[in-house]
Amino acid sequence: MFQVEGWSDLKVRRFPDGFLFGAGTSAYQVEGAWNEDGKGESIWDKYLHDNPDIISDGRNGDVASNSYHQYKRDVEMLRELGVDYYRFSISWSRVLPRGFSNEINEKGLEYYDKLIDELLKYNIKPMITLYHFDLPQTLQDFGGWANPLSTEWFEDYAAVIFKAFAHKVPYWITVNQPNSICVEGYGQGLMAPAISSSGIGDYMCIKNVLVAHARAYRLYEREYKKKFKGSVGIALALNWADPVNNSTKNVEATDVYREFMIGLYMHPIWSKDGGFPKMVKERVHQNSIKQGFKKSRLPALSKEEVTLLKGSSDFVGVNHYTTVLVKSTDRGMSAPSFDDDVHVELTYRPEWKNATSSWLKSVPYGIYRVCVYLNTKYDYPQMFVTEHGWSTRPGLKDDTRVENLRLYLKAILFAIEDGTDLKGYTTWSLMDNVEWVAGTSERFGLYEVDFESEDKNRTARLSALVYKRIIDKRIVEDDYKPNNLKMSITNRNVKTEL
Ligand SMILES: CCCCCCCCCCCCC/C=C/[C@@H](O)[C@@H](N)CO[C@@H]1O[C@H](CO)[C@H](O)[C@H](O)[C@H]1O
Repeated sequence: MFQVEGWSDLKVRRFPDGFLFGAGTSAYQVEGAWNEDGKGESIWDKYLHDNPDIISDGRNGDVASNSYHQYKRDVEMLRELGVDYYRFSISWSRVLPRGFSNEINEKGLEYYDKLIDELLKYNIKPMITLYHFDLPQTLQDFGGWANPLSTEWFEDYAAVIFKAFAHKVPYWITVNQPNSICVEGYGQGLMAPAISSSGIGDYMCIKNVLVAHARAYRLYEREYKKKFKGSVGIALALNWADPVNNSTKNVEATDVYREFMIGLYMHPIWSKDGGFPKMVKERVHQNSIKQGFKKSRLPALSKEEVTLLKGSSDFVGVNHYTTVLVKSTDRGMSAPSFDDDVHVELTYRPEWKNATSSWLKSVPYGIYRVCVYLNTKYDYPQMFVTEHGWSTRPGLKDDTRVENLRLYLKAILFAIEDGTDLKGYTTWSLMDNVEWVAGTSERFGLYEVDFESEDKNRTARLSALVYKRIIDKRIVEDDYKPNNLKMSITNRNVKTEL
């Protein structure tokens, strides 16, 4: 059993046979070529073009890590690491420049086809995310994810992608982090499209994104599952939250926080009864009525939608980075708002080590706790860690990333030992990239990208060599230190089944 304090023991745990290792990126963050070969504008193109001053270091995704032109080097890096799969996303507006499926950009499809073939040539399985934050701007002009028609637009887009690639791709993620898309994008105005409508726009978006996910899942299930046997899931931001202490007030506040951060997305898909969690529905409903709304600001799921959503995932994609502590509060908050509905305060332990990103603290037990929570509450769902990572400043000797990686992988081994059905681990990120409004000021890469160079050259960091060693030996060694930072390709025989 994994203990929060003094949890380390001397047993050497091994990743089970068939456990997969991967690395991840997303289209806007690495591709660049924002308007090349017929690509249409996305909400991130527009947002950062219109607001250059909000980017910490001024670097947007116009060129990013140049993966549109450097994809062969990206695959070479994956071969160097020896990973089993590569998680990347498709830019909707690269394939459907105006968002709708009546007009397909063949050059866009060709790019992804070449990338997939390059991966398959080296026995690296593609894990494709259909949507990672970059909606076509043309669809945003019609309200984006706040428009219920978005569920249909997404299904049409998914149909184009499945038709093109279902025969080559074993793992699919419909949508990345509905809470970032909706709470940060349509509520807090922190992510594109930067709409500030907390407590209203965010809830409209959440309903539509979840239904869109389920429509794409059902489409695959109907038309491709039998033939190609791929797995389709959704990636959720599943950070951990503990009460700041064990007072009843704080424990209850933590339950509320978990239901809004985890249950809101898990319950419709993985619970027995389906739909949004009762506690969330009741709180938003009561607050809405008090505030003079005629009905809840959280739009109801119809009976058909509840059924469509229930069971609509083969695995849950766990994007896990950090842990927060929750305090109950009576503080007044601006209302209506998502924060007011949740109504808690968050804090950290001062001793938790900080990454370059201010929100990112190293709390390895959190990933264990979130796995156990999902197991207990949702009956041992199949999982992939679809994102986990650490940010630093530029530099190849990234000891803090190495330490964080080792500690979290050890915690994952405990979670597996305690029954978690975890199929794989995806490190975020394969390479440095555009960290949204933080630009390139927060580096998440196992490979450093030289953003000053014309081609955006990549160089392995220490963490890349350590990850390679872990994948090779299938254990986490504390004392492994490579003699130098030279990287080379080792031919691994990947024996896993699709
Ligand atoms: C005095 C104490 C004050 C305490 C204040 C506490 C505030 C706590 C706020 C917690 C916020 C946690 C935010 C977590 C965000 C991540 O889940 C999210 N960024 C993950 O998204 C993925 O991030 C990757 C790297 O950041 C990458 O950008 C990827 O595309 C995203 O999917």
